[in-house]
Amino acid sequence: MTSIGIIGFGAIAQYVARELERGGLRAAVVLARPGREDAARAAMQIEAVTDADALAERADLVIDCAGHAGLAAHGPTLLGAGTRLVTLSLGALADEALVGALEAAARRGGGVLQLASGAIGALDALAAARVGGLDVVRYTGTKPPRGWAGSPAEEALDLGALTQAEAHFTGTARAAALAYPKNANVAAAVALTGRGFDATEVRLIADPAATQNTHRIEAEGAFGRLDVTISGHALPDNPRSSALAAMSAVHAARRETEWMRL
Ligand SMILES: NC(=O)C1=CN([C@@H]2O[C@H](COP(=O)(O)OP(=O)(O)OC[C@H]3O[C@@H](n4cnc5c(N)ncnc54)[C@H](O)[C@@H]3O)[C@@H](O)[C@H]2O)C=CC1
Ligand SMILES: O=C([O-])CC(=O)C(=O)O
Repeated sequence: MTSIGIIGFGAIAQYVARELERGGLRAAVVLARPGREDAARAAMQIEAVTDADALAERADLVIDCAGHAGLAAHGPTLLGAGTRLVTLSLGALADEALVGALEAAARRGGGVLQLASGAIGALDALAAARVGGLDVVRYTGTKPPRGWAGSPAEEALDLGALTQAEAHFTGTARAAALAYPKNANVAAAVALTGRGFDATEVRLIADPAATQNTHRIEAEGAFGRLDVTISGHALPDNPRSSALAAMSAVHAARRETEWMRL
């Protein structure tokens, strides 16, 4: 039986723990930052540890729900210990030094980094289209103003006073991923699947009329044209994060335990 660990105990982590249990799997241990063990234990109702070595001893499948800082801090140790690590922190992979450290650890220890699809879909089609060659890949992320709280959008716009949709970022997926660690993981997923971090065009928009988080991928290439939009409900506990992102982490973890995989 697979032993499952979770990094973080925020909105996504708590959803993941609940849904795993509903599906007959159970997370056994949560990794929290030092000093946060009691809060983690109370939130998740499971054993809490504060370092990746202790997590690797107790879990062979770990789901990272702690954002870029969590993957950077614990990913190399876990992969070096042979752990299968599912992550939602795809934007962290815009940092080439971190990618190098993760790859070296995985090759040394036999761990595998599984990228969850997160709040977007259609990545299978984009990956296939890459084979024939992609000329343009564009990602547009739109959220209500409260979905951009705590991000650089607060410096670019007066989020509380918006009367119409406004872009607060236009640039490459690499710049978006590095500047918006809590909000541009989808941009990173699109980049990693399609034309890479530096050739993927990104626009991030705050829309006071929006009630959902909308993610749109437009791509053109030898295959033809793709235009996919997902309008996702936010998680009740965090307006920045879409429910589909949490669902994708559960799906990725369940997939790891199944004999037939889609
Ligand atoms: N791939 C995707 O489509 C998406 C990815 N995300 C990523 O997931 C992350 C988590 O989202 P939420 O649960 O909604 O956020 P949240 O703010 O509710 O929870 C974050 C949790 O991570 C913990 N944490 C932070 N640094 C840590 C570290 N070094 N070690 C251990 N724990 C640490 C915090 O204490 C907290 O429990 C986001 O920051 C974002 O990077 C979020 C939405 C979509
Ligand atoms: O959950 C979402 O809607 C997307 C998100 O925050 C991200 O891309 O990091």
